[in-house]
Amino acid sequence: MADSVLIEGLVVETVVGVYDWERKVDQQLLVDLEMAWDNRIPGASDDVNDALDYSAVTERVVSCLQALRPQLLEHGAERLAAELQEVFGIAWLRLTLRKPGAVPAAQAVGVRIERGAR
Ligand SMILES: Nc1nc2c(c(=O)[nH]1)N=C([C@H](O)[C@@H](O)CO)CN2
Repeated sequence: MADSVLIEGLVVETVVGVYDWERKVDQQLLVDLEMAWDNRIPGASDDVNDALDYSAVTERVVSCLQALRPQLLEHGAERLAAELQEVFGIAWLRLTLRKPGAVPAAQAVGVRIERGAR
């Protein structure tokens, strides 16, 4: 089953970073998510209750990262992936966290993880 639900380019404002100055300001993170889901069921029923509701997932992503205030992107990604898998019953996901502006010469830097099995 290769179906997915996607969230791309989600902007989250939170405290993130390892340096002292970074603990005192909000910065932007960009979140991309691909989440395995059997879309045949909502595809047949036309019922959002059968779907992985990307609006609900988006709210959880924002609240998780704003509560976590991670130092490392790796920590933010790991904890966010675990929370989404547990809360929404997502068997597999690929999560990319980007921090635009962290390295001025780069458009963005970031991490990507995959967790679970399809
Ligand atoms: N692999 C990582 N390297 C670095 C991170 C990170 O989260 N993961 N973070 C920083 C600083 O917070 C940096 O973004 C400040 O500009 C440095 N390296």
